[in-house]
Amino acid sequence: MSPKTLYDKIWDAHVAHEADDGTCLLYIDRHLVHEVTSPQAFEGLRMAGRKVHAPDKTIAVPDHNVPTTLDRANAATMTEDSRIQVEALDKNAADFGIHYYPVSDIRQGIVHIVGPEQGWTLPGMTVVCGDSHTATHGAFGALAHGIGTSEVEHVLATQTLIQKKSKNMKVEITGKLRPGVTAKDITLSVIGHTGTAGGTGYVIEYCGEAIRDLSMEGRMTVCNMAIEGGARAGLIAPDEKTFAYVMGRPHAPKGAQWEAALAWWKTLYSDADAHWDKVVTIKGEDIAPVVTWGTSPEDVLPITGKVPAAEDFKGGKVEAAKRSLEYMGLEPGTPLNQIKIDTVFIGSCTNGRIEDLRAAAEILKGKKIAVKRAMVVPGSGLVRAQAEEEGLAQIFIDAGFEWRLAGCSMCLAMNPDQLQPGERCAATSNRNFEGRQGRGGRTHLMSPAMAAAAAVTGHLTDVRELM
Ligand SMILES: CC(C)[C@H](C(=O)O)[C@@H](O)C(=O)O
Ligand code: SF4
Repeated sequence: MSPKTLYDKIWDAHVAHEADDGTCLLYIDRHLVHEVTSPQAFEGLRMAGRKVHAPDKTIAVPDHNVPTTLDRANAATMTEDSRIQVEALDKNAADFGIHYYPVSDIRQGIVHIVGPEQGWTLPGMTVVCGDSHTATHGAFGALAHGIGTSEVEHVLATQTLIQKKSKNMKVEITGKLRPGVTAKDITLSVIGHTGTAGGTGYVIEYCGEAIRDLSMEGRMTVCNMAIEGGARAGLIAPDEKTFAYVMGRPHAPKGAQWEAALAWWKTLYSDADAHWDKVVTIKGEDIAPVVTWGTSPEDVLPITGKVPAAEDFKGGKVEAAKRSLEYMGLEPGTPLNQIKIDTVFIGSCTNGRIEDLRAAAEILKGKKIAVKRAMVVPGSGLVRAQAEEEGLAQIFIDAGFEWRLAGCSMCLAMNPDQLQPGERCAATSNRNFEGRQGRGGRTHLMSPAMAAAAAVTGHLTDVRELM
């Protein structure tokens, strides 16, 4: 048998039909659904008089539009558009009999945090969602990617997806990370290195000692941003850490089924002599705590750096950098750690898990914020409950942070949590596009520890100075 990558193995195990031109029909194991990209898909089913093909494999949760304030049970806190979308999901979940975590359920949260938490996401699966950050689930050694609304309808109706195979790309992070360097610094640094188009046409497998050393939370952070590097999906081979995380979760297999699943999961790795179409290798020790300065996730620099000048770039990037600097209100040559911050946002499907809150609380312990506003938005109700139990919530509150309910929140301006024009934010999310967090808002992406450091100093800060 010819050697295969992990991606090849999962792909081959899910192809139901292959056409002459290589177009395949893939079987889908898990379909995650949120309120933004599903209303038309359900409407399509309704009009055609069809059912959801596999309601037991379809899991829905509202996350993008939901307010995160404690009074959110009061529908008046939602805009009309948001309310319509969330109510539509309530109704669609009930009408079509799919698994559902409504706003009132403690398990509600960001779809990419809820899936793994509830044991829906398992190694070797195909996982799709009408959402680009579905790549997050690749941390389990699942083939997971975003799909469009018409594809959401196709998967609801048939539990299959029409796909062409991507190429194989390996991103290896060798050796150990230095103190203060986290999964977020890895994933941002990779995009800084390859650019936002570096992964176009590929599925990335992240590997190497630094990746193995990461917790499951950290691995999810890395895979989450595969899409920002242009890749179709990102994944990491499952290992003992993966199996330990999955074991005992509500929807993980049990007993004999667990044993059978485990036997298969242990075959899910890239063969030593598998073929890679592209390989990127980065030394773990070369990665620093980083921040973004511009309006693309590839605009990444170590915190010890300076704001670049447009002339530092080549080709089309010169104009893009000029525009970015203008939008961001930054002067070339300014040391990054002198950039003043108005707001700090800790949360999102990139960094809204318990380990992220622990890392931020570690820096904040006994300190006060020096920014206008700061909020922590746990990725799920269960993350929130655990953080309260561990005393993290109190650390955030004592420091001056708002302690919110779960949702996408200020990651994107689809709910009341938004930046004002010109407001500058240290954010743990994954996109820094113009207007992403609110019209005219300015976003600097970084790790939770770095965001906490910015919160206590009032400017972008090298977290290593506070450690
Ligand atoms: C709203 C949704 C379709 C979108 C996505 O696909 O990623 C959002 O989650 C985002 O992060 O921009
Ligand atoms: S937290 Fe942000 S990136 Fe993640 S799904 Fe929500 S809006 Fe998209």
